[in-house]
Amino acid sequence: MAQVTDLHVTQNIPLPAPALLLNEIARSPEQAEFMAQSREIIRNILNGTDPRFLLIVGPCSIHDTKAGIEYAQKLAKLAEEVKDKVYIVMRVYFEKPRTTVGWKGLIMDPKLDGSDNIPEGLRQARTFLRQVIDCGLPTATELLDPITPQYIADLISWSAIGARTTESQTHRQMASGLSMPLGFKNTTTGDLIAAVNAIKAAGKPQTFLGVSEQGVASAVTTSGNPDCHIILRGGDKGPNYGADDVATAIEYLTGNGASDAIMIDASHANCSKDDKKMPAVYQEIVRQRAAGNTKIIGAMLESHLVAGNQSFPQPLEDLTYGQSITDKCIDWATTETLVRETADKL
Ligand SMILES: O=C[C@H](O)[C@H](O)COP(=O)(O)O
Ligand SMILES: C=C(OP(=O)(O)O)C(=O)O
Repeated sequence: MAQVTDLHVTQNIPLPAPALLLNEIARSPEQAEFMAQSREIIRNILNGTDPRFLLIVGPCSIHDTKAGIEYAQKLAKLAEEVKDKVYIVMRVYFEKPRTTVGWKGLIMDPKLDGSDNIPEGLRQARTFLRQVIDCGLPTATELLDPITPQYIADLISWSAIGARTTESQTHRQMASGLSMPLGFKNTTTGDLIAAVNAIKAAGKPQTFLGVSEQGVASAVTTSGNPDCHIILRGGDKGPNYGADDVATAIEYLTGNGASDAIMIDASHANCSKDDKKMPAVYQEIVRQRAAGNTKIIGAMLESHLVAGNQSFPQPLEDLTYGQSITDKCIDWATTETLVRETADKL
């Protein structure tokens, strides 16, 4: 008989059922309470009842959990300092969408050597999230693989659907069932329409193919996620953080019946992926908000201990500690200055 299956599959390793991992690396009642509270605060910021500025800040990706925790400890202190004006949520990004190919994040390849030990990656991700929460910080991540949320979503305060997947029905369906507030990026071309359609689709009930906590393939039905908003991240045609772009976005969102709460990413195409340009972009976002545009509910910054990024792959022993192996980040000193400035201005 002709071979008609697995022509291109070279390996298929069963994963532990989500319930097993949730039991092995369990959330404590205190952690569950913290997650519920942090999500409620973010919902209130989105609907305008909490006047604080929501700042999603942290490394482009977590590749070294030791440096990640050092970062979290510093950020927790800063968050405490500005908590009356700015609600800080740490970027804890474990899944990287690639334009073509590249390292796909700690969950996919936790050993950074191409061995793609996903069960180990899921364990490290849960363990790390719990450590960040225990520092007193809410958590933010991009959810990319539709099975991943079953393993980590209970420890996530806010999540993003990235520019490359906002148009994907699979991701909109997944978002409709997620328990946390969530932002959809505009597409890499800069179009807002896909994000607006995504907010509408994710807000509706959906039925789709998923995996249960027991690891069983399932037909999942959701009630819709009402806490979705847009993230302006610039695109191929240029940045979209300026006052005119924001006004256009508000008009477009309201005209199309989507939430007009806007988060703006100071990284990615809004700063041409240049960490040296990121502070000025961020300061302009804060300037607009301080000038009275409360539709701008928050911003995103890619920040790490050390500025810039380093090429990867390279021998692990040659990696610079605390520096990104994906997109360029601003360094810790710049982060502190920008965050303190935000609290002063708002
Ligand atoms: O935020 C990270 C990157 O911008 C995203 O993963 C795409 O990266 P790439 O274009 O280097 O693949
Ligand atoms: C990949 C990211 O962003 P975007 O989807 O905007 O490229 C990210 O924030 O890590």
